Amino acid sequence: MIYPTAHPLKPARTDVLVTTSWLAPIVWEGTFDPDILDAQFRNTTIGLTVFAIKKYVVFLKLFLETAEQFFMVGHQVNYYVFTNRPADVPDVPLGRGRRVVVLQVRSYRRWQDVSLRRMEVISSFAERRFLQEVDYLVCADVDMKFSDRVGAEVLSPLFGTLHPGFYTAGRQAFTYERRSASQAYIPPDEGDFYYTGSFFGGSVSEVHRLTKACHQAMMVDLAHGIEAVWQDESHLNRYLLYHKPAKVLSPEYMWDEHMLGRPPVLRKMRYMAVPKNHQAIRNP
Ligand SMILES: CC(=O)N[C@H]1[C@@H](OP(=O)(O)OP(=O)(O)OC[C@H]2O[C@@H](n3ccc(=O)[nH]c3=O)[C@H](O)[C@@H]2O)O[C@H](CO)[C@H](O)[C@@H]1O
Ligand SMILES: [Mn+2]
Repeated sequence: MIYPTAHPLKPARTDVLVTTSWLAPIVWEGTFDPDILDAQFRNTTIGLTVFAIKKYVVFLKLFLETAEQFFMVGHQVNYYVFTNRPADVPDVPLGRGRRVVVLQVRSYRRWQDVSLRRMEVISSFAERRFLQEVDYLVCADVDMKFSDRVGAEVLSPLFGTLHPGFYTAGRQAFTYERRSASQAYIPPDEGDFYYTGSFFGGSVSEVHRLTKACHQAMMVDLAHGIEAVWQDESHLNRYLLYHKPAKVLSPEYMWDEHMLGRPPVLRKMRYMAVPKNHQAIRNP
């Protein structure tokens, strides 16, 4: 393979932080060579979990079509679509080595419960089948589209993604759970980043540990009559504070153009929010 050599005195990017204080890479365009990474992760199978409960089935078509164009192209991919409406899962033409697995699950009345119960479902399916079927899991929101490469550069034992609304903010502005009665509590003087609940992943065993721990913490909260301010996202943030991720994805991997425009620091927009009417889509 032929590629330009890196120079120790020439940083790939000087306008953004490219490593965390625990020396995990922060993945930005310009900091990696896609060809080297694709070769390194050859023969890897990736599971992409996505929930489409109730009206959210309408997002599946664009999600899957754009994933076919941009998500782990050249690798083996299993899409795990969790839904209570299997008949509404669209037929999307798939490339070689890629398949859709439809898994029927129950729905919940409140959107908060739909969102937070994802942790329980992922942890239980991780044990039951993902461990046997894939090497890595990527857990994603469905109200999104892929619009540029999301590839092997994200793969690591455990990764989280910087929430696009908070990557310029300081710790005190992060919307962590601040009530000490909750298992998601983060004290005011702690915290690295604010991670989005919409995109995280890692090896199957690490994602299993994460989702199981978050689900158990949410059940303790439930027994105490408390729900974390941002549900599963709050618990994910607490987990990643005390289990530092091996890679951190830049907001290129979770962007909202309608809310945040196109700042120059963002050379690529890879995975983007599809605008939605919250009231209309979340309620029956
Ligand atoms: C900008 C903002 O406020 N973002 C928060 C909001 O994200 P979002 O507004 O992105 O949440 P969302 O409505 O996308 O729900 C999360 C995911 O749950 C699934 N789903 C949800 C409802 C439903 O009826 N059917 C269904 O399938 C679906 O995969 C969806 O993508 O809420 C999340 C869950 O707490 C996080 O806290 C986010 O930070
Ligand atoms: Mn979403």
